[in-house]
Amino acid sequence: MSDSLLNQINSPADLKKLSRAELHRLAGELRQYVVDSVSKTGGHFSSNLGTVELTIALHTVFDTPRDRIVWDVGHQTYPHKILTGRRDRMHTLRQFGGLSGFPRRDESEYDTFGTAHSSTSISAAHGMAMAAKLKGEERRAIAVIGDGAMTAGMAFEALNNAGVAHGGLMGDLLVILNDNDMSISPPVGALNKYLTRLMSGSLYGEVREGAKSVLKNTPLYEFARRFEEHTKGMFVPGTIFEEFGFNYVGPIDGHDLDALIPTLENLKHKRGPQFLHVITKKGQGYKLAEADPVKYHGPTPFDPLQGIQPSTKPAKKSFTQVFGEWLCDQAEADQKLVGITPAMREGSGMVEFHKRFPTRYYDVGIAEQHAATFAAGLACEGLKPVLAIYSTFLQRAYDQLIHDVALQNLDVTFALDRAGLVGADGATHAGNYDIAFTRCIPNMAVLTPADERECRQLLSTAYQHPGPATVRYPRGAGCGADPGKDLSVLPWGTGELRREGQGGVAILAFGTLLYPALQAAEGLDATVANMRFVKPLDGALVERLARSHRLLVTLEDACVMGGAGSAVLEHLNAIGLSVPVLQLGLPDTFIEHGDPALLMAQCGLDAAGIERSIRARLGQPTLRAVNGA
Ligand SMILES: Cc1ncc(C[n+]2csc(CCOP(=O)(O)OP(=O)(O)O)c2C)c(N)n1
Ligand SMILES: CC(=O)[C@@H](O)[C@H](O)COP(=O)(O)O
Ligand SMILES: [Mg+2]
Repeated sequence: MSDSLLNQINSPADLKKLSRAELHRLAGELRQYVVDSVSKTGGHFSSNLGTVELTIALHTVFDTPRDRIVWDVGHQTYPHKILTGRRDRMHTLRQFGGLSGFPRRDESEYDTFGTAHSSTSISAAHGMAMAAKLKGEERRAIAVIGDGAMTAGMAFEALNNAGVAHGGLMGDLLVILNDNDMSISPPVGALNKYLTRLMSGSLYGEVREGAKSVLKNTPLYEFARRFEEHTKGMFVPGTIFEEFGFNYVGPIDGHDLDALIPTLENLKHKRGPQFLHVITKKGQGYKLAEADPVKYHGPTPFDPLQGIQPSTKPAKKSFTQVFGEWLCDQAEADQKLVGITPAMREGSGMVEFHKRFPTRYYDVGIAEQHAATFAAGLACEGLKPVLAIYSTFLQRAYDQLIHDVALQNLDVTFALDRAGLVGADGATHAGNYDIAFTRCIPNMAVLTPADERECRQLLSTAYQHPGPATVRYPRGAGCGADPGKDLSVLPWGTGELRREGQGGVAILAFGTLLYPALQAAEGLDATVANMRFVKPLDGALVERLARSHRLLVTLEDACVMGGAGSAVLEHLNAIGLSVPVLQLGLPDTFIEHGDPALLMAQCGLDAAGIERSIRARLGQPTLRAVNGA
């Protein structure tokens, strides 16, 4: 399109040449571009529709990348990517070798801080602002944080630190609260209630209307000054953010460039910690997403004219669904069960549980640390908490896992979803470390189901075990094993032999890689054990296999370092058995985003790769080489 404004924007410098009327037009084009590209690639949708105007305003007013914008989570940065020279690569978003779905320092100089786990922006921007002071550089740091991300303790730790002077210095930090009254699901907690009170009432609406008419006749700078005084003085006399030492401005309409630009111009000239509260709508401009921002939070590709349609193909049940059904059945059977999620109701499969057991359901907000210690408190009183949490987000609660749960041997079941590689979200969301970081904790049991049926059985087993236990399972579906409906348990700490081979090799599989292992075993005539437990490890089975095979191969969809294979080696060492062990798992590197099957194959963790590695270890040619392929 020759008259497209968006096509002329190759960096923020181009924005600065546009008139206000052109910026308005650009916002429409940018929004349409987001709809067109994300509906093709899939990705975070509704949050990005909500940040179109804010992104334009920020890059128009501030001198980026010299002024640092730190986006919290970063799932709302597609407009930012499009305006900072990456428009033509949006079709590669979240695909192997393509643009990341989150900000990355190695992707663009405009991505000042790598994110994807929430609530880090204020800390990072505060660090940047203080660094500017210490280095004598004149620039601003801006943290853009959502109302959901604002619920995390880390955000308040940062406010607490940033709102006071250090060594006589205060950073020129601007925190922008992008308040759309939504997390992934509807927001929870007292902070949300407070923010709702801040923005409620007719006065906010009057400001929006008033702003537009005043602006027509007032020089921009003067307008911004008056606007700020107006909002501060009349509507929000003493906000919590002011108590933290910030100069609070707002709330203002985050879709109104005529309010955003002069307000930011004004704030740009202010020193010290500033706080701007903007109100936006998740899904803004795409009616279906406005009506159902949850459904449109992170969709797979869809037809933008039709919206997301129900799938016509019969889908395999995901591990998440297996967990959700088990949770309801177990809760039906045991009144003591309490289900907890740190802001991941949909992703963790707890929608039905919430509906059926509202008083035993807790969404604690983005607060993984609190979730773990809250579970510990419940367990102290004899209740049976089940904390559903993505493996990657449990990293946030490591001290709580040790100090509050395991040290007191409290009966908490951790349902660890998204274990192993997750695909499009990439390295930030990969659950590669949980085996290594949980198995070293005394009292903690670590269970690795191989398929959907075993997932249900091991959830019951962990739940009945009177102590802390994690059950880890991957994103998506497994081999399709019917999970059944019973709540039976498996014998504690025991694996099973799934194939007895004569090839002298025994594969000890932990988790869903059992199935590619069984395939690989065919060509090698290998023995295959489904180990089920990393801890307690089935030492007797390990010993038996070690005594009867010339090579043991451990296999896990988790980091090799410190993982299940290491547990096997430690056991062999402890009993004084020396046998060659090949440890297969994820390498000591961060794995990029991309199709999970492709990534697993690249790591040598598909059936062909497993067979190849074993043959290489045995000094045998691979079939490929034999066939001359
Ligand atoms: C530590 C952590 N926990 C959970 C998540 C998952 N998560 C990603 S976005 C999001 C909601 C964030 O809400 P908000 O900041 O208000 O942004 P919005 O989606 O409304 O634009 C959650 C819970 C995460 N990224 N990081
Ligand atoms: C940004 C974020 O953390 C979530 O939106 C995440 O992308 C969800 O991942 P799943 O699609 O695996 O639930
Ligand atoms: Mg929000």
